[in-house]
Amino acid sequence: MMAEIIRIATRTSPLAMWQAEHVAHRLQELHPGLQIEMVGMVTRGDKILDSPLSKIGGKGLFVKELEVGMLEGTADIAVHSMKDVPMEFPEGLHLPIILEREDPRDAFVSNRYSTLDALPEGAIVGTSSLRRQTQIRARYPHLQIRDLRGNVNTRLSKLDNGEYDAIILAAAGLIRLEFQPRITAYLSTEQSLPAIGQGAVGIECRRNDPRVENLLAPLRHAETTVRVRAERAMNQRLNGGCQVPVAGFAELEDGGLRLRGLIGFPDGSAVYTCEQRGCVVDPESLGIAVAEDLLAQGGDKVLASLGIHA
Ligand SMILES: NCc1[nH]cc(CCC(=O)O)c1CC(=O)O
Repeated sequence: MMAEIIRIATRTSPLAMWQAEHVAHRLQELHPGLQIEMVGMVTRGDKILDSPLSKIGGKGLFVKELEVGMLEGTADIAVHSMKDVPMEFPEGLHLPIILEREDPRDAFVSNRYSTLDALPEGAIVGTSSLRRQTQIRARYPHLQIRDLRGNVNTRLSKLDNGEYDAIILAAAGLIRLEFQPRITAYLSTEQSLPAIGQGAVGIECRRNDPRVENLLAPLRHAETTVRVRAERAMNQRLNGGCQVPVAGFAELEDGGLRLRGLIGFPDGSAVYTCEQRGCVVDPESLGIAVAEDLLAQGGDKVLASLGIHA
């Protein structure tokens, strides 16, 4: 009998490779006889490095090529950072598995200053995310935001070259790549509400492929799944993608679910926040309720200013 095989499509950035290899190791532990193959792919998001993410546009910048691979049968599954996964999947694909979340917070990295609060007037902070930019501008109007692209390693080199006084990245990516010692300070979720899905990894595969889904099933983390579902429902109602300054973070609390959401103008002139509690059996309703509240407060004007219809 031929050994069973599973092929994992992955981007070739160090973080994507780490995540794909993490899934490979977990699968190998669960299924010792399984043969696992990595299929490296380059996405449009990896190629376009010279313009801000928020200006490139197009949903699923980092996932499209992997999806084509699965549909054409050159790969069976794709491992994604949930933060980068669009709401809609192509016909024939879905994302049934979300793994346990890593630290969801943003991290402050600087070679000269200890925290965001310690940065002097005019200091340059690097980030490529409208979400981080919006929250920093609102709270620290004396700082300058400058765009920062590239994979985690590139971003750290740009800081070390002296192009920035500090940079903000997801703690999860730094921790996974063993750069935890470079984290100068963790931003609290009050200081910087994380991105939808930040710190969580998901696995996309073909629908109607029970062989593969059975292999993956033990990797599913129930708590992370319910939290990310609430966050993504909120984001979907807000038409959020990486072009929209939206943050959302759900936690389990006393057996229920608490979701905090945020939307604001990228210049920091107004930021709207909302916190609500709901039931773990229906995370989508909670997400939609928070989104509706944010829209009513003024989030609709944020979207309109970006040319997006709520
Ligand atoms: N947009 C790129 C991206 N996608 C996922 C992560 C970090 C890992 C995660 O959130 O799971 C990063 C880098 C960053 O924001 O610093």
